[in-house]
Amino acid sequence: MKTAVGLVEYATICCGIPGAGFRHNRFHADGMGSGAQWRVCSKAQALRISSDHSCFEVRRVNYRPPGTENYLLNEVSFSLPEKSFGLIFGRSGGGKTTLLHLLAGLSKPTSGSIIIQRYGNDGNPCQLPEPLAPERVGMVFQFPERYFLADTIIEELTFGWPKQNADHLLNLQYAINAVGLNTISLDDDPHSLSGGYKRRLALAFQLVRMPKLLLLDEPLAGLDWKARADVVKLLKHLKKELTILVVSHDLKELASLVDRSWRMQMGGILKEEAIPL
Ligand SMILES: Nc1ncnc2c1ncn2[C@@H]1O[C@H](COP(=O)(O)OP(=O)(O)OP(=O)(O)O)[C@@H](O)[C@H]1O
Repeated sequence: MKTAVGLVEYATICCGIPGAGFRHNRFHADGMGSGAQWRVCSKAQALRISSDHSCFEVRRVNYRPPGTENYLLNEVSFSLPEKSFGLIFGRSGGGKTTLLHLLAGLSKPTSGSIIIQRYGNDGNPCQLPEPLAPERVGMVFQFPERYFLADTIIEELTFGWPKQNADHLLNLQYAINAVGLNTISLDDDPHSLSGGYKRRLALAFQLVRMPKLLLLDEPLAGLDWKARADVVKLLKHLKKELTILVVSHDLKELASLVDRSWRMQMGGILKEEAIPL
Protein backbone atom coordinates (compact mmCIF):
# COMPACT_ATOMS: atom_id res chain seq x y z
CA MET A 1 0.00 0.00 0.00
CA LYS A 2 1.30 3.46 -0.85
CA THR A 3 0.49 6.12 1.69
CA ALA A 4 1.87 9.62 1.61
CA VAL A 5 3.84 8.86 4.75
CA GLY A 6 5.81 6.29 2.83
CA LEU A 7 5.71 8.00 -0.51
CA VAL A 8 9.30 9.15 -0.58
CA GLU A 9 10.62 5.80 0.54
CA TYR A 10 8.30 4.06 -1.89
CA ALA A 11 9.40 6.16 -4.83
CA THR A 12 13.01 5.71 -3.85
CA ILE A 13 12.73 1.96 -3.64
CA CYS A 14 10.77 1.59 -6.86
CA CYS A 15 13.02 3.93 -8.79
CA GLY A 16 16.09 2.25 -7.41
CA ILE A 17 15.13 -1.19 -8.64
CA PRO A 18 15.06 -1.37 -12.43
CA GLY A 19 12.06 -3.27 -13.70
CA ALA A 20 10.40 -3.34 -10.30
CA GLY A 21 7.06 -3.11 -12.01
CA PHE A 22 6.40 0.42 -10.77
CA ARG A 23 3.42 1.63 -12.74
CA HIS A 24 4.19 5.25 -12.14
CA ASN A 25 7.59 5.36 -13.71
CA ARG A 26 7.19 9.07 -14.16
CA PHE A 27 8.86 9.12 -10.74
CA HIS A 28 12.13 8.21 -12.42
CA ALA A 29 14.23 11.31 -12.18
CA ASP A 30 17.05 11.41 -14.65
CA GLY A 31 20.16 12.69 -13.02
CA MET A 32 18.84 12.14 -9.53
CA GLY A 33 21.27 10.07 -7.57
CA SER A 34 20.37 8.58 -4.26
CA GLY A 35 17.10 8.45 -2.45
CA ALA A 36 18.67 10.79 0.08
CA GLN A 37 17.71 13.64 -2.22
CA TRP A 38 14.05 12.76 -1.89
CA ARG A 39 13.46 14.14 1.52
CA VAL A 40 10.14 14.92 3.12
CA CYS A 41 8.96 18.47 2.49
CA SER A 42 10.65 20.94 4.82
CA LYS A 43 8.91 23.84 6.49
CA ALA A 44 10.82 26.26 4.28
CA GLN A 45 9.52 24.41 1.23
CA ALA A 46 5.97 24.64 2.48
CA LEU A 47 6.25 28.35 3.19
CA ARG A 48 7.55 28.96 -0.31
CA ILE A 49 3.85 29.18 -1.25
CA SER A 50 3.70 32.70 -0.01
CA SER A 51 6.54 34.62 1.53
CA ASP A 52 6.28 38.28 0.47
CA HIS A 53 3.90 41.01 1.62
CA SER A 54 1.71 41.54 -1.35
CA CYS A 55 -1.85 41.96 -2.54
CA PHE A 56 -3.64 40.37 -5.44
CA GLU A 57 -5.38 43.24 -7.16
CA VAL A 58 -8.00 43.50 -9.86
CA ARG A 59 -8.08 47.00 -11.30
CA ARG A 60 -11.00 48.27 -13.35
CA VAL A 61 -11.49 45.02 -15.21
CA ASN A 62 -14.09 44.85 -17.97
CA TYR A 63 -14.79 41.65 -19.81
CA ARG A 64 -16.72 40.99 -23.00
CA PRO A 65 -16.30 37.50 -24.47
CA PRO A 66 -14.77 37.69 -27.95
CA GLY A 67 -17.44 37.91 -30.64
CA THR A 68 -20.17 39.09 -28.24
CA GLU A 69 -21.61 42.50 -27.55
CA ASN A 70 -22.43 42.44 -23.84
CA TYR A 71 -19.99 43.02 -21.07
CA LEU A 72 -20.13 40.28 -18.40
CA LEU A 73 -17.88 42.21 -15.99
CA ASN A 74 -18.03 45.97 -15.54
CA GLU A 75 -15.26 48.00 -13.92
CA VAL A 76 -14.49 45.26 -11.40
CA SER A 77 -11.88 46.29 -8.84
CA PHE A 78 -10.83 44.64 -5.60
CA SER A 79 -7.80 43.76 -3.57
CA LEU A 80 -7.02 40.62 -1.60
CA PRO A 81 -4.00 40.65 0.72
CA GLU A 82 -1.81 37.56 0.77
CA LYS A 83 -2.80 34.79 3.16
CA SER A 84 -6.29 36.12 3.49
CA PHE A 85 -9.60 34.55 2.55
CA GLY A 86 -11.95 36.35 0.17
CA LEU A 87 -15.52 35.39 -0.65
CA ILE A 88 -17.59 36.49 -3.63
CA PHE A 89 -21.30 35.85 -3.40
CA GLY A 90 -24.36 36.90 -5.36
CA ARG A 91 -27.14 35.64 -7.57
CA SER A 92 -26.59 33.08 -10.29
CA GLY A 93 -25.49 34.53 -13.60
CA GLY A 94 -23.87 37.63 -12.12
CA GLY A 95 -20.41 36.85 -13.43
CA LYS A 96 -18.64 35.26 -10.43
CA THR A 97 -17.24 32.28 -12.29
CA THR A 98 -16.29 34.50 -15.21
CA LEU A 99 -14.18 36.58 -12.81
CA LEU A 100 -12.44 33.47 -11.46
CA HIS A 101 -11.63 32.41 -15.01
CA LEU A 102 -9.96 35.76 -15.64
CA LEU A 103 -7.94 35.48 -12.44
CA ALA A 104 -6.85 31.97 -13.43
CA GLY A 105 -5.75 33.23 -16.84
CA LEU A 106 -8.34 31.16 -18.71
CA SER A 107 -9.69 34.31 -20.37
CA LYS A 108 -8.16 37.74 -20.78
CA PRO A 109 -9.80 40.98 -19.57
CA THR A 110 -11.05 43.20 -22.37
CA SER A 111 -9.57 46.05 -20.37
CA GLY A 112 -8.11 46.59 -16.92
CA SER A 113 -5.41 44.64 -15.13
CA ILE A 114 -4.91 41.78 -12.71
CA ILE A 115 -1.69 42.18 -10.80
CA ILE A 116 0.34 41.42 -7.70
CA GLN A 117 1.35 44.57 -5.87
CA ARG A 118 3.98 44.57 -3.16
CA TYR A 119 3.67 47.06 -0.34
CA GLY A 120 6.28 48.30 2.10
CA ASN A 121 5.87 48.70 5.83
CA ASP A 122 4.59 52.24 5.29
CA GLY A 123 1.64 50.86 3.30
CA ASN A 124 2.85 52.31 0.01
CA PRO A 125 3.70 50.26 -3.09
CA CYS A 126 7.37 49.41 -2.92
CA GLN A 127 7.84 48.16 -6.47
CA LEU A 128 6.13 48.12 -9.82
CA PRO A 129 3.10 45.83 -9.97
CA GLU A 130 3.61 42.53 -11.78
CA PRO A 131 0.93 40.78 -13.82
CA LEU A 132 -0.56 37.75 -12.10
CA ALA A 133 0.90 34.83 -14.04
CA PRO A 134 -1.42 31.80 -14.49
CA GLU A 135 1.30 29.51 -13.05
CA ARG A 136 0.87 31.23 -9.71
CA VAL A 137 -2.84 30.46 -9.58
CA GLY A 138 -4.58 27.18 -8.76
CA MET A 139 -8.23 26.85 -9.66
CA VAL A 140 -10.59 24.16 -8.42
CA PHE A 141 -13.70 24.11 -10.57
CA GLN A 142 -17.18 23.36 -9.35
CA PHE A 143 -17.65 19.57 -8.94
CA PRO A 144 -13.95 18.86 -9.65
CA GLU A 145 -14.46 15.11 -9.18
CA ARG A 146 -16.26 15.04 -12.53
CA TYR A 147 -12.92 15.66 -14.18
CA PHE A 148 -10.93 12.89 -12.47
CA LEU A 149 -9.19 10.87 -15.17
CA ALA A 150 -6.88 8.35 -13.53
CA ASP A 151 -7.40 4.95 -11.92
CA THR A 152 -5.45 5.69 -8.75
CA ILE A 153 -4.97 8.70 -6.52
CA ILE A 154 -1.24 8.86 -7.19
CA GLU A 155 -1.80 8.79 -10.94
CA GLU A 156 -4.43 11.49 -10.63
CA LEU A 157 -2.05 13.68 -8.67
CA THR A 158 0.83 13.24 -11.09
CA PHE A 159 -1.22 13.19 -14.28
CA GLY A 160 0.55 14.98 -17.12
CA TRP A 161 3.70 15.65 -15.15
CA PRO A 162 6.79 16.35 -17.16
CA LYS A 163 10.03 14.56 -16.42
CA GLN A 164 10.38 14.43 -12.67
CA ASN A 165 12.77 16.21 -10.43
CA ALA A 166 13.19 16.43 -6.68
CA ASP A 167 11.01 19.54 -6.44
CA HIS A 168 8.03 17.69 -7.90
CA LEU A 169 8.26 14.98 -5.29
CA LEU A 170 8.67 17.46 -2.46
CA ASN A 171 5.67 19.38 -3.71
CA LEU A 172 3.68 16.17 -4.00
CA GLN A 173 4.51 15.21 -0.45
CA TYR A 174 3.60 18.68 0.75
CA ALA A 175 0.26 18.67 -1.09
CA ILE A 176 -0.74 15.24 0.16
CA ASN A 177 0.05 16.16 3.74
CA ALA A 178 -1.60 19.57 3.47
CA VAL A 179 -4.97 18.13 2.50
CA GLY A 180 -4.76 15.10 4.80
CA LEU A 181 -4.57 12.41 2.12
CA ASN A 182 -1.63 10.87 3.96
CA THR A 183 -3.77 8.38 5.84
CA ILE A 184 -5.20 6.58 2.84
CA SER A 185 -3.79 4.35 0.15
CA LEU A 186 -2.64 6.27 -2.90
CA ASP A 187 -3.48 3.16 -4.94
CA ASP A 188 -7.19 3.69 -4.31
CA ASP A 189 -9.48 4.64 -7.16
CA PRO A 190 -10.27 8.38 -6.88
CA HIS A 191 -13.87 7.62 -7.80
CA SER A 192 -14.23 5.37 -4.75
CA LEU A 193 -13.43 8.20 -2.32
CA SER A 194 -16.05 9.93 -0.20
CA GLY A 195 -17.27 13.33 -1.37
CA GLY A 196 -15.03 15.18 1.08
CA TYR A 197 -11.94 13.20 0.11
CA LYS A 198 -12.61 13.81 -3.57
CA ARG A 199 -12.49 17.53 -2.85
CA ARG A 200 -9.26 17.02 -0.88
CA LEU A 201 -7.76 15.28 -3.90
CA ALA A 202 -8.84 18.09 -6.22
CA LEU A 203 -7.22 20.60 -3.86
CA ALA A 204 -4.04 18.53 -3.62
CA PHE A 205 -3.79 18.45 -7.42
CA GLN A 206 -3.60 22.23 -7.40
CA LEU A 207 -1.31 22.47 -4.37
CA VAL A 208 1.32 20.32 -6.06
CA ARG A 209 1.89 23.27 -8.36
CA MET A 210 2.57 25.46 -5.28
CA PRO A 211 0.21 28.29 -6.28
CA LYS A 212 0.21 31.63 -4.49
CA LEU A 213 -3.49 32.16 -5.07
CA LEU A 214 -6.08 29.41 -4.79
CA LEU A 215 -9.46 29.93 -6.47
CA LEU A 216 -12.40 27.73 -5.50
CA ASP A 217 -15.71 27.72 -7.32
CA GLU A 218 -18.49 26.48 -5.01
CA PRO A 219 -16.23 24.19 -2.91
CA LEU A 220 -19.11 22.86 -0.80
CA ALA A 221 -21.61 22.24 -3.60
CA GLY A 222 -23.10 18.76 -3.69
CA LEU A 223 -21.53 17.59 -0.41
CA ASP A 224 -23.35 16.17 2.63
CA TRP A 225 -23.11 18.02 5.96
CA LYS A 226 -20.18 16.00 7.23
CA ALA A 227 -18.11 16.47 4.09
CA ARG A 228 -18.96 20.17 4.07
CA ALA A 229 -17.70 20.56 7.63
CA ASP A 230 -14.62 18.61 6.63
CA VAL A 231 -13.84 20.89 3.69
CA VAL A 232 -14.42 24.03 5.78
CA LYS A 233 -11.94 22.72 8.35
CA LEU A 234 -9.43 22.00 5.61
CA LEU A 235 -9.79 25.49 4.12
CA LYS A 236 -9.23 26.97 7.56
CA HIS A 237 -5.96 25.06 7.70
CA LEU A 238 -4.89 26.02 4.15
CA LYS A 239 -5.66 29.67 4.82
CA LYS A 240 -2.63 29.84 7.09
CA GLU A 241 -0.31 29.47 4.12
CA LEU A 242 -2.27 30.50 1.06
CA THR A 243 -4.37 33.30 -0.32
CA ILE A 244 -7.80 31.88 -1.08
CA LEU A 245 -10.65 33.36 -3.09
CA VAL A 246 -13.94 31.49 -3.05
CA VAL A 247 -17.14 31.89 -5.01
CA SER A 248 -20.00 30.39 -3.05
CA HIS A 249 -23.64 30.47 -2.09
CA ASP A 250 -22.82 28.74 1.22
CA LEU A 251 -22.29 31.88 3.22
CA LYS A 252 -23.00 30.68 6.74
CA GLU A 253 -20.62 27.77 6.61
CA LEU A 254 -17.75 29.83 5.24
CA ALA A 255 -18.37 32.98 7.27
CA SER A 256 -15.86 32.21 10.02
CA LEU A 257 -13.04 32.02 7.44
CA VAL A 258 -13.79 35.21 5.55
CA ASP A 259 -11.54 38.27 5.77
CA ARG A 260 -13.07 40.21 2.87
CA SER A 261 -16.28 39.70 0.94
CA TRP A 262 -17.96 41.14 -2.12
CA ARG A 263 -21.36 40.86 -3.74
CA MET A 264 -21.43 40.34 -7.48
CA GLN A 265 -24.48 42.16 -8.75
CA MET A 266 -26.23 41.25 -11.98
CA GLY A 267 -24.37 42.78 -14.88
CA GLY A 268 -20.96 41.96 -13.47
CA ILE A 269 -20.71 44.78 -10.93
CA LEU A 270 -18.72 43.94 -7.80
CA LYS A 271 -19.30 45.73 -4.48
CA GLU A 272 -17.52 45.11 -1.19
CA GLU A 273 -20.17 44.01 1.31
CA ALA A 274 -20.37 42.08 4.57
CA ILE A 275 -21.84 38.61 4.29
CA PRO A 276 -25.61 38.81 4.83
CA LEU A 277 -26.28 36.21 7.54
N1 LIG B 1 -18.45 32.95 -23.20
C1 LIG B 1 -19.62 33.49 -22.90
N2 LIG B 1 -20.33 34.15 -23.81
C2 LIG B 1 -21.50 34.73 -23.51
N3 LIG B 1 -22.06 34.69 -22.28
C3 LIG B 1 -21.39 34.04 -21.32
C4 LIG B 1 -20.14 33.41 -21.56
N4 LIG B 1 -19.72 32.86 -20.40
C5 LIG B 1 -20.67 33.12 -19.48
N5 LIG B 1 -21.68 33.83 -20.03
C6 LIG B 1 -22.85 34.35 -19.34
O1 LIG B 1 -22.35 35.27 -18.38
C7 LIG B 1 -23.20 35.29 -17.24
C8 LIG B 1 -22.36 35.11 -16.00
O2 LIG B 1 -21.97 33.74 -15.91
P1 LIG B 1 -21.17 33.19 -14.66
O3 LIG B 1 -21.11 31.70 -14.82
O4 LIG B 1 -19.90 33.91 -14.54
O5 LIG B 1 -22.15 33.57 -13.47
P2 LIG B 1 -22.10 33.13 -11.95
O6 LIG B 1 -22.34 34.35 -11.15
O7 LIG B 1 -20.85 32.37 -11.68
O8 LIG B 1 -23.34 32.17 -11.85
P3 LIG B 1 -23.54 30.82 -10.96
O9 LIG B 1 -23.68 31.29 -9.54
O10 LIG B 1 -24.80 30.22 -11.50
O11 LIG B 1 -22.34 29.95 -11.21
C9 LIG B 1 -24.25 34.21 -17.46
O12 LIG B 1 -25.42 34.82 -17.92
C10 LIG B 1 -23.62 33.34 -18.52
O13 LIG B 1 -24.60 32.71 -19.30
